[in-house]
Amino acid sequence: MLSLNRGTFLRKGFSVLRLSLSTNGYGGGERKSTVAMESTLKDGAAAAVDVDPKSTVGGGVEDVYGEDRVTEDQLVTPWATYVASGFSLLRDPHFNKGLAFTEKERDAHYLRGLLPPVVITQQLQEKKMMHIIHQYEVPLQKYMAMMDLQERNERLFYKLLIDNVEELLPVVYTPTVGEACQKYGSIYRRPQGLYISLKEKGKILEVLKNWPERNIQVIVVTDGERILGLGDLGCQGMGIPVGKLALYTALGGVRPSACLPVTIDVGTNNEQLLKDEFYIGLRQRRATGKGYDDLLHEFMTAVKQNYGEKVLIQFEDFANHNAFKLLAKYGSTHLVFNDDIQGTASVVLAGLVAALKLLGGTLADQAFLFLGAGEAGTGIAELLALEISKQTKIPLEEARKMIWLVDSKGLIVSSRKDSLQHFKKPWAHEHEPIKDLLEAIKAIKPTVLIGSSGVGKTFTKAVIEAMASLNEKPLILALSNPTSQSECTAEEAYTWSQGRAIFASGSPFEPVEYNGIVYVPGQANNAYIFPGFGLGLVISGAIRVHDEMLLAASEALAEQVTKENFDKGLIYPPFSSIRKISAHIAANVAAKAYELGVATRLPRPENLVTYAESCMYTPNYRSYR
Ligand SMILES: NC(=O)C1=CN([C@@H]2O[C@H](COP(=O)(O)OP(=O)(O)OC[C@H]3O[C@@H](n4cnc5c(N)ncnc54)[C@H](OP(=O)(O)O)[C@@H]3O)[C@@H](O)[C@H]2O)C=CC1
Ligand SMILES: CC(=O)C(=O)O
Ligand SMILES: [Mg+2]
Repeated sequence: MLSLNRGTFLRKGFSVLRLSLSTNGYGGGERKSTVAMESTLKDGAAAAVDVDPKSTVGGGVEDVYGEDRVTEDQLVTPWATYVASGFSLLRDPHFNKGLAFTEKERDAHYLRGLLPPVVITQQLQEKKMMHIIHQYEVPLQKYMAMMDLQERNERLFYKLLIDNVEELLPVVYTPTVGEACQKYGSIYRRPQGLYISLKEKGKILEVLKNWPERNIQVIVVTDGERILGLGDLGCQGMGIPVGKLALYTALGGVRPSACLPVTIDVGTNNEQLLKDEFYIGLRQRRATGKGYDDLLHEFMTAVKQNYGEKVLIQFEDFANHNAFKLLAKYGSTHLVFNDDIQGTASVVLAGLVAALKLLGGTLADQAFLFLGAGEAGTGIAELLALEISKQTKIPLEEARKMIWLVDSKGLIVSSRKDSLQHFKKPWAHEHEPIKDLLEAIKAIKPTVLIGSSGVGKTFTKAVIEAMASLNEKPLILALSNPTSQSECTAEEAYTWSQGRAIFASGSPFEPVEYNGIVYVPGQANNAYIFPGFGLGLVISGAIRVHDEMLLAASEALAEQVTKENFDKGLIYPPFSSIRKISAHIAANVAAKAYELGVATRLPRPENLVTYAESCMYTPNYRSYR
């Protein structure tokens, strides 16, 4: 067994001479720590005291060098990293500072002559880069400029994103990332993330070892089958894990080197892409059944072998027939989180709880109707029912009866039960069949209407008017992404409800002026939750996700909505304070992980908010000796 730890830092900052060895294969180490984890799970926090107190956030139960013992008996890849200097330093996005290299650094690192004479600050670089971004009129050009920056100068990229989050979120995330995925092949310049295709079957562990970073804490993985509301984009879905992980760092402070974007390519059923000469993925129809399941299982096993027990695997934009299955299958063996089911549920519940300040009453006083009964719709419905059941002490089955869902075939009712997918069955209440959303609104009389259909323009004038005729303040959430798929626009929601709607959408809309009043729409997007949620798991060393942790995240987010926000009709705080919000979410999630006995980072930090903040990555340049 070779147990040289990853990264022996001889010098501070980038100037590192390190030999990092990644490991391979099962070993006694895994058995040992699994026992420790299981006892943690069974016996709660008290048993967790047995876990190595030196355990840190890096993954698994660690030795003094920070190596995860789960991986210690594996074969290793002799990754060697040398001190970067001169031209190679300028080409290394992790350490490049461009014109901000100081005179001393230019001397020490063989940069003389490779840069023009001027030395500028990171602030000036930021100003210049924003100026460049502003010159592009086409969002996709802005996206490409940001991606280029990420690959040229990582710290400047994150500085820009953090300092200008409200302006740049729609560029690196929804809606622009949707268009980027659609055109990913044509705009492709350099690879981002890790591609695991059917060609790598039997070799996934080796593929993981080709990734140069060893201390991975968060993986976002997609198979590209349901990219936002744009359908099957196959391998080109890579834009989503890349974008989500950029948010993990910018919004949640998880360091970039700890983030791994993965796309699993099992083919695509998108005929247009199959015919596209620039398509970057396997040119075949999607593998299903055993072929699909085996590849996913190999991936899940290899991730645990390579990175240990505590790496978070976030499933993103899988089609619902796989998403629910994967979450159920790996929920008890891995640290997994489905952003579309669980993250969305947590963010929407937070918005609903916050909205009660504007609507009055309790959650149980509301009637909820969803358009769309897939991952997002049923995920939200389930967490909402759980919260109502907790608040009112009524059984979960009773709480579910306050929630109604419409799918592509109409209202979900008991007479349809036999033909429904399993995740819809709990919502099949007694009612006569109704085909149409408008008719369903008239019958159910909802106070809250939630769009999670992935189909744009489905909240028509008649739908919004019906909601406005039933409610003084209709609460309308158009969650579908990107903007083209939004169930309605902010302008439509405000205009058709005569300015009475409380509105939020998955993708952002500009403020709307109606009858001389400016209405500011909120953004109901899981981006509020997953970065802080993931940070909470990382800082507590959590090994499993529980629904209680989703409720904890939701509660923390709802608490961050201020009177000033409510006065503007907002049910979410602005993204400009997202890092503070993420620290609170992380702290609440971590606290719940300790309470449930699934946290392994011991002892528990006393002040979890302060601790979360102290763990967050900051993008300011480091000084090099
Ligand atoms: N704002 C946010 O944070 C998030 C937004 N989303 C967005 O939500 C949308 C849906 O995602 P997801 O739930 O994962 O997708 P799914 O495919 O799992 O679910 C879509 C649901 O919408 C139903 N549907 C489709 N067309 C219609 C229609 N014309 N009328 C009524 N119902 C319809 C489908 O019905 P059937 O089952 O009969 O096919 C299905 O129940 C996407 O656009 C996604 O971008 C998702 C996650 C987070
Ligand atoms: C936001 C998100 O996760 C989605 O639209 O799929
Ligand atoms: Mg998603």
